[in-house]
Amino acid sequence: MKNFISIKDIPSIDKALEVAKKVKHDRFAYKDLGINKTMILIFFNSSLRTRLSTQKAAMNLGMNTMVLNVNQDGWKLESELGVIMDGDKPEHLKEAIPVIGSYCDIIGVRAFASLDDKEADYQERIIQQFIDYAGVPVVSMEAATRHPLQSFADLITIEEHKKTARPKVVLTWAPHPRPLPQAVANSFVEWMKETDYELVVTHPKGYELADHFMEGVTVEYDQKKAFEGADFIYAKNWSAYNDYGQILSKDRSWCVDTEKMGLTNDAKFMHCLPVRRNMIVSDSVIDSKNSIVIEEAANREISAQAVLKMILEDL
Ligand SMILES: NCCC[C@H](NC(=O)CCC(=O)O)C(=O)O
Ligand SMILES: NC(=O)OP(=O)(O)O
Repeated sequence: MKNFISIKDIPSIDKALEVAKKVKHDRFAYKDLGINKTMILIFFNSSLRTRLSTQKAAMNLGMNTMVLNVNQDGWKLESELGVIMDGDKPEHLKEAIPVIGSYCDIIGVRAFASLDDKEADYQERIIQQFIDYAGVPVVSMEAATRHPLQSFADLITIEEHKKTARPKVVLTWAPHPRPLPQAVANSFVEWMKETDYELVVTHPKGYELADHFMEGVTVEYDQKKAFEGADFIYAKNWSAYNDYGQILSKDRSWCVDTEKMGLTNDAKFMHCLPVRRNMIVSDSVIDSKNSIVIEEAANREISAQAVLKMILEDL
């Protein structure tokens, strides 16, 4: 595997799950694979899980790791092409990326959507520049339109908890005070579509995700109806795609609560975290025995290690 930007980069879901299982069984069994190899993790945005789990995964494989928080530790980086650089950004990605690439064997990048330039976001202009100029494999640690390490961890978690071959998995929008990217939702849909699961997406009108992610996916605008018989409830806020980056609703009746969970088939509750309690999900649900958010986050180490292992094997 060369880069890891979306589900299209893995050989197959079955193969990825098989690698994840091996890694989880003994995460230190492949310590020789990364010896004298270095991974640099670049963050344009905040992170708790991605930063720690990816660094840990690289260390489990014997790699050295370095972290750069752009905007805090380093120069602000310009990503627009052809601009006159007379503003507050002293360095362009076109120099910064190959320089970073010269110091390492794998680059991880976190660069959220701007939410003001739909075209630039959906063309993945930042991560694409890393792919074009790095000269080494690039791993998305959440880019503008996808968060594949998260979706892979979500898949592992569902596989570990499912009680039937074809569980009903519901992705529900929930309210949030700030406009958030569509990346987690897009990516979750993209990965779930590749499984045999029954997938239903529920959100208020106006929150439709991009057509190319949603092709063939069932949308149910009635949240309670969507929850009926669900085995997994995956909550996430996202801002509007069509009315790009806008908050169209803060309707707290969409918060996942005990009453709605009562409509499900004793569903497990999932969220990628960080989560706003009593906006996205009630305390009673996230603190219940059906909440698997901590295991889900723990599986981020496994998904990252499986991905890095597959990349190292092809270096
Ligand atoms: N990495 C997982 C989620 C990251 C990001 N959430 C956030 O920015 C939440 C911030 C807040 O709650 O203010 C998102 O939705 O894409
Ligand atoms: N779920 C996730 O990616 O968390 P962080 O934003 O803390 O990395």
